[in-house]
Amino acid sequence: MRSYYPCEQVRAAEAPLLAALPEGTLMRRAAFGLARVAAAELRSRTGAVAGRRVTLLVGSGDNGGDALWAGAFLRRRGVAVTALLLDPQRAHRAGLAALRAAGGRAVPADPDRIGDPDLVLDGVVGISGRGPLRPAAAAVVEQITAPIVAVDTPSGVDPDTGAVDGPAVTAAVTVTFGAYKPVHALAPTRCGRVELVDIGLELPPPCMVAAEPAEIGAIWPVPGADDDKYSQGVVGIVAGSARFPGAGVLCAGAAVAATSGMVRYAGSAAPVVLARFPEVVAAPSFAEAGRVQAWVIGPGGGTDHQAADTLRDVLATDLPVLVDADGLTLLSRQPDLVRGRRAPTLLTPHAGEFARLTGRRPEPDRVAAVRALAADWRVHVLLKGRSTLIANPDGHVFVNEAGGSWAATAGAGDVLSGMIGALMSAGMAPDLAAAAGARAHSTAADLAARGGHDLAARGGEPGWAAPTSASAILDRVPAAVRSLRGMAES
Ligand SMILES: NC(=O)C1=CN([C@@H]2O[C@H](COP(=O)(O)OP(=O)(O)OC[C@H]3O[C@@H](n4cnc5c(N)ncnc54)[C@H](O)[C@@H]3O)[C@@H](O)[C@H]2O)[C@H](O)CC1
Ligand SMILES: [K+]
Repeated sequence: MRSYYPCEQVRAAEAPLLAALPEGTLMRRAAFGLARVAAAELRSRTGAVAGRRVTLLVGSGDNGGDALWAGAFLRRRGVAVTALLLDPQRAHRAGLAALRAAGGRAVPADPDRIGDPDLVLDGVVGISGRGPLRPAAAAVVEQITAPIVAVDTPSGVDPDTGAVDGPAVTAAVTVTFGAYKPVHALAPTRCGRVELVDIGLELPPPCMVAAEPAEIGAIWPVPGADDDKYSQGVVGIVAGSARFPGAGVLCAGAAVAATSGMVRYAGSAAPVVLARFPEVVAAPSFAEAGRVQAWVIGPGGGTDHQAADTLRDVLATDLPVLVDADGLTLLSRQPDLVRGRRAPTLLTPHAGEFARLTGRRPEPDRVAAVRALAADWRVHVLLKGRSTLIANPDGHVFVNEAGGSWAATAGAGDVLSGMIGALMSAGMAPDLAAAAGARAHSTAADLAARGGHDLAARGGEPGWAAPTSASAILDRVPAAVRSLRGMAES
């Protein structure tokens, strides 16, 4: 599991070390790791380190200090280093002295003095940064064409929420120190590749965790010697209708693809679902469906009285229930249907459905927003997005950074719900099932976009991708599960 910590927890963890260690030790530890990553970037991008040019953007705090010390370490490897000081009077004194002693240059920041660097280190602000870049820093950053290595966090991006509301750095790499911060999972397009430098922090339980793909692969339910079609979990799907059968096909099909358990479908789209997936056991209504271990309700189900009555009947069971799409719209009108429900309940809203449930959109602090809904309604909540967040009623948050936006296509949510419902019926807790399903879903979307080339299997070299569809994602679910299980085995 990769753990993420809010800035104030990182600062609190730094404090005893700062007090115990000689002045500047922690910063030099961080800067040495930063210089090592920067040198590796130079080598991989330009074929050499010595003789290359690096420009430092230096703010007024310790983030700038990290950059200055890293500049001094790079100087010792023959790199030409120029520091642009955004606030010369307040630049980190010891770092500036170290850079100059190593033969580096330091000048007041000016867009005309960026030079032609091979790499830029963004040491404008780190965990004390709030809001967008200020004008002087923004004027310089917008002129930079070289790849940027962000020091700790990309400046101008909120380190705790990943929110961007003005000029901000877009980094190719972010080198963070001591602990991952939420921004590293919530703003992946701003952070680029994230590298962690250990500086010896002792940390409390994290605010958010990301399950590694191999961990998801290791817990994915597969049939054992004593299993039969019932013992692996039976999931019931209430989705789609005779008029709009598509969501029923995608949701039931995804449940079929995700595990070996049995899938029951209940609804008027039964003939169309069966035509596509004959292994589904279909009934024309919820009342006529057989026994299941978990229900999925909502995708394409409509919001009329009959749909509302079925939602009430499903939630009146003592089974785990996943409510998605139209089911969430109905729930926003009758929250009491889940409040106080004792059986596990998982809601899977996108930002708009979240606003319908709570009366406000989840931005800018999506982690706090999803945690609050889960705690207030005593449910599990999966908030969809490039970085999908999953909160349980006790405040634990999983994050799944999709690595791309290929799943942003009509019907992909129906596929996700079917996958998660199958995992819930196999006995997984709703938040773990949601985290596992979200990871497999984003893996399937990436495979579908790349025509089946598995990046992980091919060592991650870039393969070109193209827009894809929910049906194509559904078709890649088995390959995605194989990829995750393969990582667990390797
Ligand atoms: N303490 C240590 O030994 C280590 C610290 N690490 C690094 O320190 C930074 C955090 O440094 P801090 O001095 O607290 O603040 P910043 O450098 O992040 O910010 C400086 C200063 O910038 C101003 N500011 C705030 N927002 C903006 C903005 N949007 N634009 C411009 N300027 C802004 C504000 O006045 C801040 O005080 C941490 O990130 C690490 O890089 C090492 O990691 C470990 C050792
Ligand atoms: K920074």
